[in-house]
Amino acid sequence: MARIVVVGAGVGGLATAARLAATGHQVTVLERAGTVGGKLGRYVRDTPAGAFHFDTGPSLLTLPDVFHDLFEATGAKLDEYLDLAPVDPIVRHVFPGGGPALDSCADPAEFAARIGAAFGDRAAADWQRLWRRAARVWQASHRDILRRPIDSPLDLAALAWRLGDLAAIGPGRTLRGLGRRHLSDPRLRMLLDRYATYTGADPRRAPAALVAVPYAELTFGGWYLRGGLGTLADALLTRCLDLGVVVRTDATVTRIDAAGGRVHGVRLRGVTAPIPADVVVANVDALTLYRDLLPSPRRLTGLTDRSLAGFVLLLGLTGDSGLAHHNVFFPGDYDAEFDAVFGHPGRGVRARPAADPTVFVTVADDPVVRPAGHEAWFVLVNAPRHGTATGAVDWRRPGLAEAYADRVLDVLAERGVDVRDRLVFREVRTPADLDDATGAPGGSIYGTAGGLLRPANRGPAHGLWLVGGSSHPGGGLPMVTLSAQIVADDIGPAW
Ligand SMILES: Cc1cc2nc3c(=O)[nH]c(=O)nc-3n(C[C@H](O)[C@H](O)[C@H](O)COP(=O)(O)OP(=O)(O)OC[C@H]3O[C@@H](n4cnc5c(N)ncnc54)[C@H](O)[C@@H]3O)c2cc1C
Repeated sequence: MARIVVVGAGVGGLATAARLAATGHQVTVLERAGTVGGKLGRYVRDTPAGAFHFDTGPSLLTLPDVFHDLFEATGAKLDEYLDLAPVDPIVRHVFPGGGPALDSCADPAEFAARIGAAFGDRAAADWQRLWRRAARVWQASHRDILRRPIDSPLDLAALAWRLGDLAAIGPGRTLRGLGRRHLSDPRLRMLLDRYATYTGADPRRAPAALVAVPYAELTFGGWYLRGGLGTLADALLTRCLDLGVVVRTDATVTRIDAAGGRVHGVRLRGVTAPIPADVVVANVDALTLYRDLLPSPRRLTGLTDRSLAGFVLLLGLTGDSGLAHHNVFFPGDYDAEFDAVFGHPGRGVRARPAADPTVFVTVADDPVVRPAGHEAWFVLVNAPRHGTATGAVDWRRPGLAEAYADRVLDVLAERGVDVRDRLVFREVRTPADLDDATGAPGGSIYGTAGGLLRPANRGPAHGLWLVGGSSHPGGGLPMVTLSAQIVADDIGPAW
């Protein structure tokens, strides 16, 4: 039995803690915030009409088996803790120019039929061809990448002989390139491009292998947790506590002691005595770990290509808008949005909030989250990260957040959904707010942007691991939960 400290109570940290405690380790979780869940945040607003409950982060859960596996590995059943509900359509896509919307679903034949009905037979046939390729990429990545540690380019290279399926899509090709090659309809290209943002990347730079992301979503479905996705954080906390994990909130780790190349423990802000540990699992962003928490900061170069961030509006509305659960309103010029959000630091072109962004709106049809006769909207727009660098925006500049919130509501109105006269209240969350709340540097949602090779789970000292969205295999709830599985398996019961 080892003494294990997990730094951070995001989904990755809690899932690792529960798995390790279930194998007999003595586990302590240290979380800087006052609550657990990290980016899986929540916000409640009381009004005279009643309370509105919002998820401030994730709104779509995919790969439910990953979560069933997690609960089972800790000796429990997910259904005893969470109320999973399928979402259909998974996403309603509304394209520029006023043509038909396209509803995605978890039945590939039905989705192809919907594409055919909306955009014609050729578009449907294109999609089905792409789909066959996507299936091979998904199988290869699921088998060889998502469930095992990948520590270096050499590990990826060693897999190359098994990754014929990945090679089949063309090494070095981007997601954009894949769409150009296979999809003749510009609307389907947009739909495919958007999946790059699930890893915080620009589709013009993201690897084509990310076609596995829509494959997983549109094969295994999109899911909601009744009561809000935040109930996952409650469930993981309960599971941890039941297994004897000690969870301390308002506990900021300022340093990981790793003299002599092995971990000895951690230091807490405001506490002189170190907390001893045989193993430390860092659920903080990899950049934070390497820059701030280790005695000799290093390996920053690969960590500075940051993912995009999000600008969030939480809206309390009267009435019923008739929207689907998840809705995407695409802009006329998708590339202009990515140009704005990432800027071109190499050419000195600053990032800026996109004037005409894609707008993602979630409206859960769940009486628990809003008063009768009202709606609780979560609105998400891709945004530059917070900071003063060329590729960032100073989101604390007076007036900027409110002005951009106005702009986003105007954009929605221009796209046919005007809610400005139905507002009970609006709450704005910028990338700077996410940085404050979760310690994600600049509010980047996914750590580094995009690539297949992310910071390794094994850290630079004996007994140190990284878990969560900024490390292997990547961001998003199922990926960080797989990250926890990789780390817990790697540590093993016998440490
Ligand atoms: C707006 C938004 C929308 C999203 N939408 C989706 C979606 O629809 N579907 C989906 O699957 N995913 C979505 N995601 C991504 C998903 O939320 C994340 O990938 C996931 O929650 C990250 O989990 P994590 O384990 O990496 O930890 P994090 O959530 O990053 O948590 C890390 C924890 O470490 C703590 N910490 C940091 N520094 C310290 C320190 N020094 N000491 C102690 N504790 C520390 C933080 O406070 C935090 O609680 C979204 C995220 C955001 C922000």
